[in-house]
Amino acid sequence: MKLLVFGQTGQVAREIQALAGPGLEIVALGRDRADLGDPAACVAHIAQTGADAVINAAAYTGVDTAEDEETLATVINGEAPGAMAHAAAERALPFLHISTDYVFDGSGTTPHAPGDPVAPVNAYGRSKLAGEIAVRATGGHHAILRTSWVFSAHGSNFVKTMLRLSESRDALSVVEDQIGGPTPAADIAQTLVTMARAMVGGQGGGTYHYAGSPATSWAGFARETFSIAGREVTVTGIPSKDYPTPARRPLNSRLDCATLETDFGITPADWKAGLAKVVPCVIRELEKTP
Ligand SMILES: NC(=O)C1=CN([C@@H]2O[C@H](COP(=O)(O)OP(=O)(O)OC[C@H]3O[C@@H](n4cnc5c(N)ncnc54)[C@H](OP(=O)(O)O)[C@@H]3O)[C@@H](O)[C@H]2O)C=CC1
Ligand SMILES: Cc1cn([C@H]2C[C@H](O)[C@@H](COP(=O)(O)OP(=O)(O)O[C@H]3O[C@@H](C)C(=O)[C@@H](O)[C@H]3O)O2)c(=O)[nH]c1=O
Ligand SMILES: [Mg+2]
Repeated sequence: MKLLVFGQTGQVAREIQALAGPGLEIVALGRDRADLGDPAACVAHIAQTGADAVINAAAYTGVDTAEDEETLATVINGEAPGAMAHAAAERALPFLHISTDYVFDGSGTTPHAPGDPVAPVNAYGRSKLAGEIAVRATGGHHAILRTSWVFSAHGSNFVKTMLRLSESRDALSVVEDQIGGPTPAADIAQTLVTMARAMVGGQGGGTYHYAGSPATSWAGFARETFSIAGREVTVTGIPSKDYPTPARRPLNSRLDCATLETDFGITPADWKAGLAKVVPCVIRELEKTP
């Protein structure tokens, strides 16, 4: 199988490229070749590709900066995926797109199913919802995979932020009332490739959820990070109102992943196992960058 991937440097894009090998060819396009701010440029790549399926792993992911750049975020996260999905549909290529828990308003305490009502509470969430709607509207063979709280050895993520802060602090206040599933980028990459294979074979399609298990809070995620790192950092759990940010975040980010198992046989993995692999890599990377 040959996959055309938008995104090269991002957490998930890097992990998809790491899966390349016998039976799996990956062509990953970075911003230099395909700028999602220019949807027509992305379409041109799909029109010419010899790939069997297309994955969009690029996005505007700055949750707080999106509050001031919603127009740009909406082009990148909304228009560009829509244009890609349209081009893929015209060539009858399966199109796989990644979305987020932040399309939900975060009410309730039970996991959100894929069909539950969406109502984003911030600009990033609205821009990602625009992408979902545009991809679905093409009517092509597509999958939208919503995930949450992504971490990996590379790129910026919460694990790296916590480990960097712990270099100069032995106590941190971290929100404890936002609950979700931390998800290793490597597991998302594997999931997407499995889905792509099935879709190339004519199976599956629609909106799915995939998040690490079990659900925790950001404070719980931070504590597990420091425990694995062997660092004694006191994490004090605080309510969201005590950690003001430009963008509001949903409180309930739990995702119900059952239909992914039904359609593709994929079950959510324990994020702590993924974290144990990632933490030493992040520590090494931080040691290299003063
Ligand atoms: N990070 C998270 O916690 C979560 C992410 N998601 C979704 O998962 C997907 C992958 O996210 P993740 O791997 O974490 O992303 P990252 O933030 O790690 O990387 C974003 C990627 O998008 C690229 N990109 C941004 N703007 C453009 C542009 N205008 N043109 C081309 N490329 C661009 C970046 O390239 P460059 O290096 O050049 O900037 C980078 O490769 C996204 O759809 C995201 O919305 C969903 C839930 C949680
Ligand atoms: C650094 C820090 C953050 N926080 C809080 C702020 C916030 O509520 C929470 C997480 O902060 P972050 O900025 O890392 O997370 P954020 O950028 O909101 O992460 C989101 O990214 C997008 C792309 C997604 O799609 C989501 O699934 C989610 O992963 O932790 C603290 O409470 N204390 C701290 O010291
Ligand atoms: Mg962030």
